[in-house]
Amino acid sequence: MSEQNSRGGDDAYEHHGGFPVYEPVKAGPNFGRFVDVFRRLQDLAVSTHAPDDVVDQAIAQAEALGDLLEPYKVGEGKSPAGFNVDIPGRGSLLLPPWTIEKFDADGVRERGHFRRYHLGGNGAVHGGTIPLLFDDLFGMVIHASGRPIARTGYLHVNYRKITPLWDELVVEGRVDSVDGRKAFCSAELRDLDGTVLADSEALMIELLPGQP
Ligand SMILES: CCCCCCCCCCCCCCCC(=O)SCCNC(=O)CCNC(=O)[C@H](O)C(C)(C)COP(=O)(O)OP(=O)(O)OC[C@H]1O[C@@H](n2cnc3c(N)ncnc32)[C@H](O)[C@@H]1OP(=O)(O)O
Repeated sequence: MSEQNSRGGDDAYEHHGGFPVYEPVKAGPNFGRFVDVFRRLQDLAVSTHAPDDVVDQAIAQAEALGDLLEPYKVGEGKSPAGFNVDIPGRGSLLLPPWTIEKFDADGVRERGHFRRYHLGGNGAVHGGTIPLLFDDLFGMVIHASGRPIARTGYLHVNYRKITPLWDELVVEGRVDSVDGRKAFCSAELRDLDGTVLADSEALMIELLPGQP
């Protein structure tokens, strides 16, 4: 099917700027557990104070695990990490473990929580993690709106309240207006009482053919 872009082109290459056309990478049945166990290790790596001999054993076991996985390294777009919408955080350890609830032209909503790995100071989520959540959401908002691939021009975040670890939260965003290549987007992060913890505005700029 041809894809119409905002410049009136219907060329699938233009729709993707300078990006290759990625295909979904199907994960095996164990991949969700694989991601979960690494999330647990991320939490433990930043929340333990083990005796040095235990640290030494952990290093040996982690190196053995690295040796097991190393032969299976693949290039960008070839791993199921980041491409599986059924797995929290799309199966990417970079992303917080949030699940997509709504994905359509009106916007995208995700639900999830932050973990110990995402700790900033005094029990609150790290202030750098929240723009990550919004930035990824805006990428999905563009995808869901059917617009050509875009990169973030700017991302503004207002931190309204302390964002807690572990509590279930909801983030929702949408395209508010479009001006040529520019899509102006907004989103809010809320707790389950509806209190806004942070909100964000971003400019997502459609890539020209060949732009990386
Ligand atoms: C298969 C299953 C999939 C599942 C579903 C997956 C969905 C998939 C999710 C992906 C989720 C990841 C999403 C991450 C998204 C990033 O985080 S991208 C990484 C961060 N962003 C970047 O690295 C961008 C770096 N910047 C650039 O590359 C270039 O600046 C850009 C964006 C290509 C634009 O450059 P350019 O083409 O030269 O454009 P330029 O003429 O400068 O600007 C165009 C217009 O925008 C305006 N503009 C540009 N910058 C700004 C600014 N900062 N402020 C205001 N106006 C600006 C200009 O004034 C101009 O306006 P007009 O004159 O047209 O009115």
